[in-house]
Amino acid sequence: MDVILDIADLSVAYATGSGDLVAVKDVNLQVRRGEILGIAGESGSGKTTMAATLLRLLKKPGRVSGGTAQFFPGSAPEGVDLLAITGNRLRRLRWSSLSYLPQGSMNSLNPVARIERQFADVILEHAPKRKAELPTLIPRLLQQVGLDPSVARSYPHELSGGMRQRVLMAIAISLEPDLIVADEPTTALDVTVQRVILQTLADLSRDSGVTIILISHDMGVHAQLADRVAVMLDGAVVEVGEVRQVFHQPQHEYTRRLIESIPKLAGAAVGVNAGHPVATGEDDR
Ligand SMILES: Nc1ncnc2c1ncn2[C@@H]1O[C@H](COP(=O)(O)OP(=O)(O)OP(=O)(O)O)[C@@H](O)[C@H]1O
Repeated sequence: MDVILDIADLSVAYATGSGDLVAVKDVNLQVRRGEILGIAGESGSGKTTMAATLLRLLKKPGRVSGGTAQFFPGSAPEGVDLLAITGNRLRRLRWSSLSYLPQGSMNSLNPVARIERQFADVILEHAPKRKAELPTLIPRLLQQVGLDPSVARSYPHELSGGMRQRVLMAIAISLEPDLIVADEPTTALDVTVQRVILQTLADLSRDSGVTIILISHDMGVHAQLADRVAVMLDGAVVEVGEVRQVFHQPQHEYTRRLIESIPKLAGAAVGVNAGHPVATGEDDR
């Protein structure tokens, strides 16, 4: 099995007035190269804390209280511990090996900069040699996520939520990362737009082979997109498995409850199938 990220005994705590709150507890999780791994769990289960920790975006009073996250990108096949690297090594990994897809809310983009500027900022900071390529690279990236190249000249407020989410996807893939951590990438969008965005994410993963850690409280999102899913409860991973197996034979009572909470569309059964719409009941993979 080709593992791109090996999370071992990871614990993260927040210091509070009444002692430490352990938000991630002894997590052991292996992410396979090329897969979409869903991380499920209700609000407060520790999903965002784990994502922020892996991306090295964890803020005080949070701190890693134990564990490692060994990352094996193409540029460093011998592996690096994401939790231990600092400075230039960390900067070099950001975007070009490990990238982040946030929610498409207004504050994920700079409101006073045109979209092309936002691409240029990321690309030039991490791959300055690619400056000459920008005029062709930006339109190509926009087209890859289903946007017209003219979007490059827009400001974020001129775009719909779905278009902003596509822009964020294009920025996330701009330096051909090995791994993208997507934290609730469709939460702010209405259901129809969500589906189209998830399909675009599935297409990107299939076409480029990028590995995706997909964080969502919504089991319907995992049913549509994930290859495997890990379920978090109170900071611990209580179940992990192939998405179909988890949906059809959940091992944990909590997983069963999460599955039951998915709204059924027009009475149809939820179709569990990476890259295929929810509620089709079809299985054509
Ligand atoms: N800055 C903080 N200070 C103290 N406790 C925090 C802080 N941030 C998060 N927590 C706590 O850590 C636990 C995990 O929160 P986290 O946000 O990681 O969960 P989540 O599953 O991502 O939920 P959500 O989807 O609501 O963000 C919760 O108990 C939360 O209250």
